[in-house]
Amino acid sequence: MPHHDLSHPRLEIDRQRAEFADAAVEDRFNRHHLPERSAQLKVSLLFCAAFYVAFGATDVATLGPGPTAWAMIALRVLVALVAAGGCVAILRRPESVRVAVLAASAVEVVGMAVFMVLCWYQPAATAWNVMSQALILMAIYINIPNRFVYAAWIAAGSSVVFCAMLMTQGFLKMDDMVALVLLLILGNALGFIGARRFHLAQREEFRSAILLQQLADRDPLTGCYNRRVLQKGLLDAELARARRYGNALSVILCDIDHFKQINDTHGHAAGDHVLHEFGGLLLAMTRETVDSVVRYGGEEFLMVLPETDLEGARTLAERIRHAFGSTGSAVELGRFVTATASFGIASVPALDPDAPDTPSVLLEAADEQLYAAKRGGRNCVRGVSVTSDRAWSIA
Ligand SMILES: Nc1nc2c(ncn2[C@@H]2O[C@H](COP(=O)(O)OP(=O)(O)OP(=O)(O)O)[C@@H](O)[C@H]2O)c(=O)[nH]1
Repeated sequence: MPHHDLSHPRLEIDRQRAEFADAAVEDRFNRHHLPERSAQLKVSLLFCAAFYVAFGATDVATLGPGPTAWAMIALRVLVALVAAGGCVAILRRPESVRVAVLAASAVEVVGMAVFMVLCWYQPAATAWNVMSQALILMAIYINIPNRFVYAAWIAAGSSVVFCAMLMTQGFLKMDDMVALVLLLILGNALGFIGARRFHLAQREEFRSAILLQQLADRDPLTGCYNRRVLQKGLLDAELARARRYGNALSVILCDIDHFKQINDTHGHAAGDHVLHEFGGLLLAMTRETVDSVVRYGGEEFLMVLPETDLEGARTLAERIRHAFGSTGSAVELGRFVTATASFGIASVPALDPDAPDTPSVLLEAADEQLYAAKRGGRNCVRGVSVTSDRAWSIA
């Protein structure tokens, strides 16, 4: 669980598109909802297929059995086939948001195109067809899960084509035409408002869940993760990943030196400020979306650095040590406190067949190194390479 992911400004919702403004967040939202959305989509597609074919009975009733009616039924079967094809595609690629969107859009576009042809050949049933169009509009906006913008374009676009077609046919009187246009505008407006409200509400709920999770996972003073994240298996997961792909993995335990003295000399608030600055420095100097920084204890922090060997971790620790020791923290106007920190590193080398399989081995080794750094005079870095049954210090 790398740090910085999904910080507040990225959770902005683009209210016009009814989607998250950040494509990565929208993608995460879609992936989260995909199983439920695909299940709903499959039911909607089968529902469309069944109703399109069932309404073939009206073609035969209106046109009488004959080649035109059979051609109409063939077109209805085409819609059913597109819907069934969509279901098969979703079953074969259940992890793909794109396939779900394509399946929904395809059945909406083909369904609407076929509906226009059916209406063109059955001018006598225009009143019924207008009612059907209004119901299909609702299905597009509300029942068939799709991107809101796509649904809106398909519904509004097909309504315009439908009106243009009826005007070209010229079977409707002016008063019926006005009623028809108003009915379709009403259908689109109701569908648009309802669908937009639903899409926005779903995203607001998702945003609240993420913000709540951030509150639960982060330490409010420093913005770093709290120990709950470790308990949830952060290090176990990174270690398993390193072992699976043969990658290096390092952890750095670091601790502010003589922190008690800072509290005692400058007060608890000044101590808090130094902690805040130190946590911010660790977050700023590690890789966004790759590394994780955890407040491990009072003034002790743990950095988890995937794909980083001992040398890389040592370079980073030295850089942080230097940056922290050379800049003071402004604890109040004009008053600076300078502090140093000590660092203990434990690393699993790349392609190590003896890599430990439990995080406790890494954490104990890093703790020993931190202790060695404190004993060695503080403001320094100590590190070790760790395998399952042995550890040797090289730094
Ligand atoms: N201001 C502040 N102090 C804290 C916080 N959490 C822990 N502390 C204090 O941090 C101090 C840690 O002191 P020690 O464990 O003795 O370590 P140290 O003084 O840093 O000495 P060395 O680690 O050996 O260099 C304690 O006095 C804690 O009360 C906090 O959130 N804010």
